[in-house]
Amino acid sequence: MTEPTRISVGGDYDVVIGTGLLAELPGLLGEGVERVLVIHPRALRATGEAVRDDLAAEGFSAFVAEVPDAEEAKSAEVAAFLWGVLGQAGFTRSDAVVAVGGGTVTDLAGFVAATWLRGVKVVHVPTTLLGMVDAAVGGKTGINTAEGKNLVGAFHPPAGVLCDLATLTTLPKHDFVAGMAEVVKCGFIADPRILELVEADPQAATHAEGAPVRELIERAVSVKAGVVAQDLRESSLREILNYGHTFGHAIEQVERYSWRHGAAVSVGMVYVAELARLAGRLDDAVVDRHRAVLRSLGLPTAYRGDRWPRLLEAMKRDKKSRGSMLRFVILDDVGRPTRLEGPDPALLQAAYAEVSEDTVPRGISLG
Ligand SMILES: NC(=O)c1ccc[n+]([C@@H]2O[C@H](COP(=O)([O-])OP(=O)(O)OC[C@H]3O[C@@H](n4cnc5c(N)ncnc54)[C@H](O)[C@@H]3O)[C@@H](O)[C@H]2O)c1
Ligand SMILES: O=C(O)C(=O)C[C@@H](O)[C@H](O)[C@H](O)COP(=O)(O)O
Ligand SMILES: [Zn+2]
Repeated sequence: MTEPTRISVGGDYDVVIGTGLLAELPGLLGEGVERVLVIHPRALRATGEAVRDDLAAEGFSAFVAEVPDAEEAKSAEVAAFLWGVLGQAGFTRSDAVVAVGGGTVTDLAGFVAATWLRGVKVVHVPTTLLGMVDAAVGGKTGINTAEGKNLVGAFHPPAGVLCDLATLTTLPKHDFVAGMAEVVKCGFIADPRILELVEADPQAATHAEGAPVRELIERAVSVKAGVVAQDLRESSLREILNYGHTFGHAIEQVERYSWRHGAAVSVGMVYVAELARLAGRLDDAVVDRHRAVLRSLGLPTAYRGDRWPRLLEAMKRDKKSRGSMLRFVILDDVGRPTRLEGPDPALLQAAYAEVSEDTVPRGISLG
């Protein structure tokens, strides 16, 4: 077994990457915690209950709560159910929440921890690639509403993040690959070595045992940790982590969350690369590189061509918008993110034409 890697997030907490890390959980919860609620998705019932049992054996008063799989978990109803569980069990400000699952569970559990008694401790144990490299790190928490994605939330950093790579072996391949979209995002906005590693052997980057996977995870976490340590509340720099998300979130909403987040962000990155090209800001070669890298991993790079009015409506609710002005994170080059503010509506639609296809969506299916 190799030594775990520890990546500090601004000196506030560590993201630990390795195997067999659960023994670290009690230490992260710290002194004074009496009650712990372990929140897990339906698909990880055995894992969630095992974590609960381990904590009980360590002397904690440990509870477990199961939530729906995937995006269905990120609702006000599920959050209210969890507030009820915490209330019934008498959770106080010195108690804690542990999230065991993908990004949907860490977003939901983080939000519940942020809002219970105005904030209790949360530790994340991400079990998807996307959760490890992105959702569990940085303290953005949230749920969806009928009007859109992540519209309600809070910034609430965790006390620690344990990325046990062994959990990835049971993750369906399409979910693993969806997580790679966020890794590639980090490559385009900040760390070109990520792109080179994928380009050298794309197949090896599509499964948990692949040779470059651990380095890819560590590099992506380092990019995210470096950004959020400087700008937790997204006053400016943090927006770069939203590369590809304006269009990606719109696809997710229009498709009623039947697309995985990473698949939608993949198309969203191609959309915004085309937008930057049409605005005269990005070279053809970098746009082509987006398509080549994402396709080599099996990620979608196009979307159906008959959804423009609904996509545009959804994009207007993006958190980067200011008043009626849409704002996009774009690239001037690889590793040089900047903003495009209030682009001409004709340009927005022209970029849509560049990612449109006639047939049905090619998102990674839910399986
Ligand atoms: N807060 C942030 O900074 C941030 C960053 C990126 C994404 N996100 C959010 O994360 C969510 C996407 O996360 P995701 O891609 O992890 O999806 P997910 O949480 O829906 O997990 C994907 C599926 O895999 C299952 N699963 C999880 N771990 C498993 C394992 N080890 N073995 C087998 N099955 C497993 C889940 O139950 C689910 O059905 C989106 O809601 C997105 O908005 C948040
Ligand atoms: O951490 C961030 O900041 C990000 O933007 C990371 C994104 O990958 C993530 O999907 C995030 O949840 C998007 O946030 P939102 O503010 O656009 O809802
Ligand atoms: Zn994302």
